[in-house]
Amino acid sequence: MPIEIQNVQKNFGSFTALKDVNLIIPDGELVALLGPSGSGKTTLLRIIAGLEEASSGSVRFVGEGKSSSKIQNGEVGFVFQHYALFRHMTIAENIAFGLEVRPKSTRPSKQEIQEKVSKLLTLIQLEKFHNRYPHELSGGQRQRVALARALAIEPKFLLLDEPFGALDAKVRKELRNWLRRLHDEIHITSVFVTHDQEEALEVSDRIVILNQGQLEQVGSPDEVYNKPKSPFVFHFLGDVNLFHGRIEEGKTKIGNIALDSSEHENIKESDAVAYVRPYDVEIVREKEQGIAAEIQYIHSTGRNVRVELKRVDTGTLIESVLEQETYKYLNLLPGETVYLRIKKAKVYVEDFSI
Ligand SMILES: Nc1ncnc2c1ncn2[C@@H]1O[C@H](COP(=O)(O)OP(=O)(O)OP(=O)(O)O)[C@@H](O)[C@H]1O
Repeated sequence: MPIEIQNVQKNFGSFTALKDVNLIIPDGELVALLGPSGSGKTTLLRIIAGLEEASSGSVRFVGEGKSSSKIQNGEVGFVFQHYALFRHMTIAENIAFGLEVRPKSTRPSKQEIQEKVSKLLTLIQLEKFHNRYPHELSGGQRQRVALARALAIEPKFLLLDEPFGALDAKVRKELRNWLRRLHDEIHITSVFVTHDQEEALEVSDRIVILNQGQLEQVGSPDEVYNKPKSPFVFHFLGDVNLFHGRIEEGKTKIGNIALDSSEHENIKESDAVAYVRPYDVEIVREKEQGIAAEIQYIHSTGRNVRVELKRVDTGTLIESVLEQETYKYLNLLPGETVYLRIKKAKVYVEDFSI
């Protein structure tokens, strides 16, 4: 079932935490709410869940004519960052809990519950641990149990608030791959909050980027990463270098180089900023068609080499990321002057609208 969010606004006293949010969460998709701290992610999730009331606007679960305030208990499964499992219950008992506490009329039989729990244990790959207690599991395993417990009631929606936030980087990575595969299997409409760009890009079908209570961009990971609608999105999704220049009839001139900017061909003249990812800054030794820069530091990070440079003309610091092979071929040394070329850029006119 899709979720339709219309003109949602949320005020806390005189503070506006969400402003005019319009969004459709398509049926069966895994959608990430991504944004910096305080951007309104959790508030939006809580409003979708019906745990918080919007100051104005509506959330509709399309198809059944329901608004979120009327959503039935049991239609939504929650997983939070610290989802305390019941300590005195085994893993299997924890997963069964939501079914066991149902009124007799809707409660499945003992055998049905057992079968369901065993299916979920297989899904979270913890079959062998059904008799363990939560303290006998790792953090990542516990979060998988929390997810199974949320799924046991067969919710129509799954809402996750920083589900892997408390885990270390390696376990986080494993769990997010696992969540992606799980979602491919069960296709339940899911919304998860994260402030981790990589997590959102790797896991979700669609990313909703929030900034100061407003939607900045909504799109597939590929769209938001490769076609960021605003400088904010560009910045937020990864390291970036800024090159100030001027657009003149379809070209952006930066120092002595010119970039093709056909998207701005109707602009006769304007100040502009080119946003360039570090791996799109190429280092060459030939002077022609390059921006002169002095190498400041070189850090090898294993697979890649990160080179920090200082433009000779403006003194601006620039970061370039090279493959080890290119680095070896160029034989770079700190203090040397080299030349920069831009492989790919996104050019914004100076008033920051596109
Ligand atoms: N109950 C509340 N009373 C007053 N202000 C609140 C309340 N809840 C949230 N806010 C404010 O609303 C804004 C959005 O908060 P929210 O928790 O939605 O942000 P977030 O994007 O989830 O941030 P984080 O990543 O830090 O959890 C923040 O500035 C926060 O201080």
